[in-house]
Formats: sequence, structure tokens, C-alpha cells
Amino acid sequence: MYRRIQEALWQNPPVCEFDVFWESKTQSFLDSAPAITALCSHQGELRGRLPQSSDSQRMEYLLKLLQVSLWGNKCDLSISAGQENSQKGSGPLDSLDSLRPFLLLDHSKQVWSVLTAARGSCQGQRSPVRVDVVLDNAGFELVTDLILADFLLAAGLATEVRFHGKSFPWFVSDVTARDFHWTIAQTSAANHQWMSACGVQWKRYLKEGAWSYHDHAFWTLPHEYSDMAGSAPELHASLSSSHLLLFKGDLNYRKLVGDRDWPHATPFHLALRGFCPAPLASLRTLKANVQVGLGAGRGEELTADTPTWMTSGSYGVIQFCSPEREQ
Ligand SMILES: O=P(O)(O)OC[C@@]1(O)O[C@H](CO)[C@@H](O)[C@@H]1O
Repeated sequence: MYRRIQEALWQNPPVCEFDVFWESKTQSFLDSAPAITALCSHQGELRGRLPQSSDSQRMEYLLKLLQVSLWGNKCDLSISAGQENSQKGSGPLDSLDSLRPFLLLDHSKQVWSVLTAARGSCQGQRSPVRVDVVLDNAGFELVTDLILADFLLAAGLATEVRFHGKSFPWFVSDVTARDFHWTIAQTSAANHQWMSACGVQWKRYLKEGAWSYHDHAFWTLPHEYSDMAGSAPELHASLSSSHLLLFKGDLNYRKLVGDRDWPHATPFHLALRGFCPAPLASLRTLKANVQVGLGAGRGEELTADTPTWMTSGSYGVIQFCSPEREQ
């Protein structure tokens, strides 16, 4: 459907840049201003604390920002049929405790381990570490992803972050190159000390090549990700050189596990059916009828308690798989 909309608009070259969802995406960013300001202020303070912080403190910071990025996925305009769906309130970090019971799987310590192992240390020289983020929604969620990526570089957990977005407007609020650059420009131009400092830093990362934005036709084709090696071998090969792949959101999860009706206790690596070009983690709030990797009986328990647990967007997972270690 999204391809058809775009094809109709692209028949006339002068409007080929036209994004039918632009207004709702930018509005969602603007409506989330207090929450974005709170996150950027937290990031500014964190940057100040990082030089004196121990590894265990850095791990705690990372675990929090992974959760912020996960819960940022509640804000998508597709599930709300394009209606306003911004982050209300100013304390996305303050709400982490109350959201804890809804986090069904939390493999974030494995994300920490994989990054610290990749970082290594050879006579004080740290190895280059690349993280790829397969983005989902623009607006508040994108800001949570940028904050996380900023932290990875500032904390020395990564030296490069590649962001992957869509090549045309997709599932209403999915990030395109225009959304990505607009968000950074908007942040840097903000009339708020920390928000502007974040945006300026993000522009610097882009200029220096520590951050880069990529799009590939594969992300807007119907293929599940187990088809990637055959359908988009160059993308698969590129992702294989990464140290960590972060897949944001529900639709990416559905494509990771092939959108099948798996029993909930199916191990994640089995549901991926051979797709694991590098250690990967899915940060996803549940909006569609699929979830694997739960303990025996847990899915049934949730269904009995809350029949809508898989579709309400209230529950989330941070689910990890490594090519070496099966979950
Ligand atoms: O990938 P996201 O942004 O988390 O969610 C997108 C999404 O909510 O849109 C569809 C409904 O239109 C869902 O099936 C789907 O998963």
C-alpha cells in the first residue's frame, strides 16, 4: 500500500520528494518536546559524569537508555492510524520503573557484554566497534535512538554507528533520510541548552563519519530477514561486519521471525531461521500476534490474564541472539 501511494505521487517528478505523512511526523516530534528536552538534559549531565564513571556505572546507563529506546517504540503513527501518538509528559527516564513489569525479556546485559568484548583492549588501544541500528519510527522514538547512539560513542562502547532507514515514506511514521536529517537539524536549532548541544554533537558525528545514514530497497520489500542473504547479499555482507545490530520496533521483529504463529517458547535463534549475520538485539513493543523466546507456559499465562498482551503495545522485549551462542 505504501509503495502504491508513493508510486502515485512519484508519477509527477516535481513532487517526487513529497511525503504524505510529513506533517504528522513533524507534529509528533514537536508534541514530544518536553520529553525530548528531558532526555537531552539527561544526556548532557551523563556526558559530564562519564569520564569518572566505572564500567558498572556505564553498564547501568546503557541498560536505562536501551529501555528508553525500547519504550520509545510505543510512539508509532501506524498503530494509531496516523492519529497523534507522541510521548506525553517530560520524564521518559522516570517512567522506567513503572514499565518494568511489562518488560517480558531483558537481554540488555548481553548487549553490554558483546560491546565490551568487541571493544577489547590491546596495549591501551581500543578496537573499532561498529553498531548498526535498523530504525523504526520518526518523532520521539528516533530521538531515543539518537540518544542511545550518542551514548555508545561517548562511553567508548562504539566508534561508529550506522543508521538504516526507509527509502520512501513507509508505515506512516518510519524514518526516511529527510526525517533523520530534519530531526538532527531541529534538535541543534532548539532554544534549549542541552537539546541544542545534542543536535550540534550529532551533526559533528555525521560530518566526521562516526555516524552515517543508509537506506536499501530491502527494508521496504516484503521479504522476511531470513531471505536477506539471497535477496540482498551486499546488505547481508555489510551487516556481517558489524559488532551489534539493533532492530527497532514491531515490524522488524515480525520480519525477523517470519511473522509465523510460533509457540511462545520457541527459542529466538530457531525463529530467526539462519538470520544472524552479527550479534543482534530486537527492541520491540508488542503490537502483532507473534512472540518467541518466553519461558514454558508464560505466553499462556499472559493470554489468560491479558488477552491483548501481544497487540496492545503495552509489553516490550529486549531480545538478543548471537551467531555463536544460542539463546
Ligand atoms: O514497527 P512498528 O512501528 O513498531 O509497528 C508497526 C505496526 O504497528 O504497524 C502495523 C499496523 O499497521 C502493525 O502490525 C505493525 O507491527
